[in-house]
Amino acid sequence: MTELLSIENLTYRRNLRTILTNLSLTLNDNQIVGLLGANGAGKTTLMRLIAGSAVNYRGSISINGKNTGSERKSMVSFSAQLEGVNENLKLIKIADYFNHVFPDFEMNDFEKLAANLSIDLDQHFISLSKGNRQKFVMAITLAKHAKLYLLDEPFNGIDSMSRKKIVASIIEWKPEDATILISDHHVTDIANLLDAVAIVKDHTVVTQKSADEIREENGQSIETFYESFYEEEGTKND
Ligand SMILES: Nc1ncnc2c1ncn2[C@@H]1O[C@H](COP(=O)(O)OP(=O)(O)OP(=O)(O)O)[C@@H](O)[C@H]1O
Repeated sequence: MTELLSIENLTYRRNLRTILTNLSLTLNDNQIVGLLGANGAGKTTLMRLIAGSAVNYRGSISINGKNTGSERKSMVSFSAQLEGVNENLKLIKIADYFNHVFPDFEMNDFEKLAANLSIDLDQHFISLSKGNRQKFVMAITLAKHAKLYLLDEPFNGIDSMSRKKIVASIIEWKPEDATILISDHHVTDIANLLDAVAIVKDHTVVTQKSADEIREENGQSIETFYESFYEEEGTKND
């Protein structure tokens, strides 16, 4: 296995608040990793920093040894990249825009993903339900060829059939060697998918373990392992 992402001593403050502190995380290639933590733990912020869309941090973040924001951006496909899109456009127009702007966006792949997820591309973005919005975001994100995919809560607010379809798309479309980081607070949705987990708590990554280590060393399921980090506080992960 080759190291893909390396984060060392990352600290990020915003509006006089420490959001992440002294955070270290290493991801190898060809893995699906769960980034788990309660609401407000800092998962989205960490993804924004990795993707190069949040700046002014201390510490180092590198992907394949490259550490500038623009170098990292070119190797990442982040599910938040649709933020700020003109919501009045039809889905096909948004996909066309991605196809023109990103050389590594594959229109053929997008069309197949959209068909698999039963997305009607003649709809306007603004008219989509929450679940259909998530499916469209997933099709756009997976159609961009990247070393590292950052999927921020892809199962938030969607029904179990749609969830199954999205999981199947992730498995089918993950390029060999690419790594997928999926944030969630409901680990049950994704436990079977995961090769490893990183748990975010108290503004940092408190542990990072492979699924095999959790099963063999801790004798636990991923769900039980994750919950053990939060249960002493009685935190309820919704
Ligand atoms: N611009 C900002 N200024 C100040 N605090 C911020 C800012 N953006 C985020 N935060 C705070 O940083 C913390 C981490 O937020 P973040 O959205 O990264 O968490 P999360 O783990 O993704 O949460 P959720 O699971 O609820 O989406 C939260 O306490 C949030 O209020």
